[in-house]
Amino acid sequence: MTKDILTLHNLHAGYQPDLPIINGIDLTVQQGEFVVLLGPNGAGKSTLVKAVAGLVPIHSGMVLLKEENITHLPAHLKLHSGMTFVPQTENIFTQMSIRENLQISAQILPKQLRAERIEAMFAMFPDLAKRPSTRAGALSGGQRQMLAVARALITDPALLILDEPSAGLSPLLVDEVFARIKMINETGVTILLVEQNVRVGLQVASRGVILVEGKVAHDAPSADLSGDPVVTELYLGGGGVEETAQ
Ligand SMILES: Nc1ncnc2c1ncn2[C@@H]1O[C@H](COP(=O)(O)OP(=O)(O)OP(=O)(O)O)[C@@H](O)[C@H]1O
Repeated sequence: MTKDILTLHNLHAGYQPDLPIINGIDLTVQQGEFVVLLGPNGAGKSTLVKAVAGLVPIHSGMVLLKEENITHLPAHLKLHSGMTFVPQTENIFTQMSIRENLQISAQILPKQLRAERIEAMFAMFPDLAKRPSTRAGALSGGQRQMLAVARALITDPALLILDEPSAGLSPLLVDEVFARIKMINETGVTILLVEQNVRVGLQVASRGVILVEGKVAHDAPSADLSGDPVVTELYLGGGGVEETAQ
């Protein structure tokens, strides 16, 4: 049986009350799904996930996490309710070691669970486990993103929201980061990912939601979107995913 993890009802949000960016979004993400939010620059992808995470004011509508109304819960309390958000930038403490970064995230857990969860993250991210004392600022772009994701997963969230973890990475690192995110999804974590690159996004996620001007323009399985001539023409430069993938 499917279970709704995240439900958005007619969500309106934006940085200022008189300047709406999100214009009435209805969306449901089910347990175990991997959903990618796509759309042109300025469509409101980042604003939407920030509003869900409690970082952008919600003007009206509702956000439910596992049927609990968390619409106006402050960001730090949303963390406690089972949702974690990895922002695009400034998502690690660069002056601190890998282990210290994880220790800080583990602070919200009961004391007796902290060491166990840190070890679980090292087991999930062997690259980080190899050098726990390395300063986070010395890591490569891809490893930094993995550390940010590990910090978010330490609380064992039901929903992981990622705002463009591929930003600024080379294509090779993008593939590595997404392969790892896919593995995380396969362990049962529900994922909502913002991605600029439609091709890459539809390859990694099982469902795509395309935003245009703060509204849902398309919501369908990734395979359907990549095979849809209208979508490929508008967002993929006329080529389907399979035809043009490198
Ligand atoms: N901090 C902010 N204050 C006010 N307006 C903002 C802020 N950040 C973004 N915006 C505006 O919100 C709109 C949506 O931006 P948003 O970053 O959500 O789009 P996006 O779909 O994520 O685009 P991109 O793919 O370029 O990141 C844009 O018009 C942008 O200028």
